[in-house]
Amino acid sequence: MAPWGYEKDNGPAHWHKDCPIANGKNQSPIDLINGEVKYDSGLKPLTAKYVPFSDAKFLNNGHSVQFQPSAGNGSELTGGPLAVKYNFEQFHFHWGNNDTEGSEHRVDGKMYPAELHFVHWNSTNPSFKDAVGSGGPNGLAVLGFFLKVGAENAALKPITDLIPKVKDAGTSVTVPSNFDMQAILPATLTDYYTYDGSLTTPPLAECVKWIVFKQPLEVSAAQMEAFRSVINRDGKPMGGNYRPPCPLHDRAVKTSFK
Ligand SMILES: Cc1ccn(O)c(=O)c1
Ligand SMILES: [Zn+2]
Repeated sequence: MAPWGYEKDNGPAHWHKDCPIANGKNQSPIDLINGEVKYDSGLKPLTAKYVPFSDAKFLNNGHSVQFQPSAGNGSELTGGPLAVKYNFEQFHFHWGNNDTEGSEHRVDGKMYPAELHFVHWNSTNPSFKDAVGSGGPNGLAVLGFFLKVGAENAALKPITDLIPKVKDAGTSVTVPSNFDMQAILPATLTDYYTYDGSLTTPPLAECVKWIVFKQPLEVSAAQMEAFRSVINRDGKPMGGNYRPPCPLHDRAVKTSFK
């Protein structure tokens, strides 16, 4: 099969051929149905501590645009549903070609125009790659933030300003070392959905503790438009780089809020 993508001939409906787990029982994303989630008072607050990176790239990998440090620097995620410390690996985005579509997770069937994923790996593993292959739902912890169009997002501006420089697949730029990743996050990481799931792109490994925040982040219309000029590895606009929701099967979605 041609490398996987989001086009008619290589999109999500084809992925099962190379990745049979695509039809597994713990796949992501899902539709977060408020009538079916369960409040869990045992869920602790989440703590993300992000240290500015001296050497990080912003790149177009053909299916997303991604902030990728060259090495770890002690940036980590703890708390919430997590039993151990998780190391920050990268963040990236999924978006649509218009404001009615773009997010991977949905809330009562509603899609947001985009979704931002902060990817972390279980620090009891030697590397990200080992964590993906570690088996079970505790290999990775991914924070999902919905994006909606509204006020300009000053914290994301240094990143969205770089988008035109990574328009084509395979391009990358160095991110200024004073970029403050912590500023992207809300002051307190409360009110989230959490469930056991998978990567939303091949290899679709079922190794992810998903933590999806109820409160969307805002970006301006201009910032949203910047994403829509990015080209994917098939030479088409990258917008639409989201996987449709997968069946929940017998999983429970817990919430940190009532
Ligand atoms: C590791 C990984 C790979 C793909 N996506 O979309 C994710 O959110 C996380
Ligand atoms: Zn993602």
